[in-house]
Amino acid sequence: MRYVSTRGGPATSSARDAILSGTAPDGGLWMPEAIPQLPAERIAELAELPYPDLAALILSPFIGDAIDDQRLLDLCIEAYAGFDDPEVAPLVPLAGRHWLLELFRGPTLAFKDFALQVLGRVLAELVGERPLVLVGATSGDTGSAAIAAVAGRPNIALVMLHPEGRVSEVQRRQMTTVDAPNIVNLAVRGSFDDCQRLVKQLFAEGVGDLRLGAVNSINWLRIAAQVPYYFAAAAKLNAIEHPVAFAVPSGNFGNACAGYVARAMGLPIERLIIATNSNDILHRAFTTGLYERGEALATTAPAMDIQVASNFERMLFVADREAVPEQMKALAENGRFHLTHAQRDLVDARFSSASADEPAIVAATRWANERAGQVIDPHTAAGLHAALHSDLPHDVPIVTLGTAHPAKFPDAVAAALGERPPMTEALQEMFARPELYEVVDADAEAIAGHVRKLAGPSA
Ligand SMILES: N[C@@H](CCOP(=O)(O)O)C(=O)O
Repeated sequence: MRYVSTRGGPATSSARDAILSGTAPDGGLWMPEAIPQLPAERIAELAELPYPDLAALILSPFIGDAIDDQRLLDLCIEAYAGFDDPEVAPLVPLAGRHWLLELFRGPTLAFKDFALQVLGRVLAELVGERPLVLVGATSGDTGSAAIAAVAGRPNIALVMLHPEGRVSEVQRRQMTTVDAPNIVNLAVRGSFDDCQRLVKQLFAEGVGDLRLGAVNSINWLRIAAQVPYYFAAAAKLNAIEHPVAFAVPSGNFGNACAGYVARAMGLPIERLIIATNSNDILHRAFTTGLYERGEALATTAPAMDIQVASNFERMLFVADREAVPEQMKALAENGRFHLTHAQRDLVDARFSSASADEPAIVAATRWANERAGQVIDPHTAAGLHAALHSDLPHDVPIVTLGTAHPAKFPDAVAAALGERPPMTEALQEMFARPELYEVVDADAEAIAGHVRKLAGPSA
């Protein structure tokens, strides 16, 4: 499997180099040259497979000969051993045609663990002698999941940027209370979009001779390792006979992109319903064809407080690759671009969208509690809002992706339900530990200084 850049540059990459690198040399994102197919009869059998086996089966063609299949299976078994449910991704009925896929059973209580627990192990496997410095941006959940995945790993270091004051207290502490010599947390005076821009700038300009790598869904393995749970849920609902839809809380569009890849691999997904919060750039783009950056608003679903959804570039590429370089240039220069006809056709064929403002998030949280006895977090509630307002025929089951545990957002849940969700034991212990982080300006040189410092005297 070779990887190509979304910006059309001539360089191609092996799976190994794509996984170990940040962006492609032309600033684009790596994409597999072709999406592998899974025949219908294999998909039907997946319902019987343990989750790690299913994950290894889906990941294998994307990883190619970088890691042999038996070793990949071992890594997946290890990666999901720490999840607190034997099913790893339990599928829970809500009411009527609505289902909840609980993707928050991993060590940091968010869906990011699915890919990052694998990515951390794969990076350790591939890194070799030359140290790798990972640089990441988080609006709340990726940060702790990446830290949990790489803390203490030899030859790998991580600098994680989060927007100061714009993640929940639990999310921040999950990052900043990890005391490991290879981890640095920086609270950036700015938004998540500033953090992500800085990360991409460092990848583009480099930091001396350092070997930089990505933990965000910029990294293709992050997308690939989120594909298996779509297969797991759809196989349980017998999607081969009755296609299902997924409602996907969306920020950086990585989760939705994984759903698209599952569909492209042959999974009968009727529709991917994209849910945004009030940061509705994707919903606007899907309904008007104009992708236009606005001001990032702070909401009760902070992980989705994103204006520039990195992985949307991958969708644009799939639909009309020639248009992408100009569109990305226009976005950088003017903050906007129009989708081409081919891109709009792809969006219309595969996706629908809805935006959940704060009252809608509260209403969906209450619906889940009153109708199904479930306590859900505000991101999941945004997804459920979109599911409940879908115009799909009534016999199409809709699976809402439960992207985070409610205990990560106790204030928002209490505001909706009048009661704080119980803290897990691990979170309680975390509150007793000191926090380690520095506050920095949204300035690439300042961040590069921290990257050099972490990398050590030879950097
Ligand atoms: N919502 C994310 C933002 C980063 O997304 P990623 O999937 O590209 O890592 C977060 O919680 O940090």
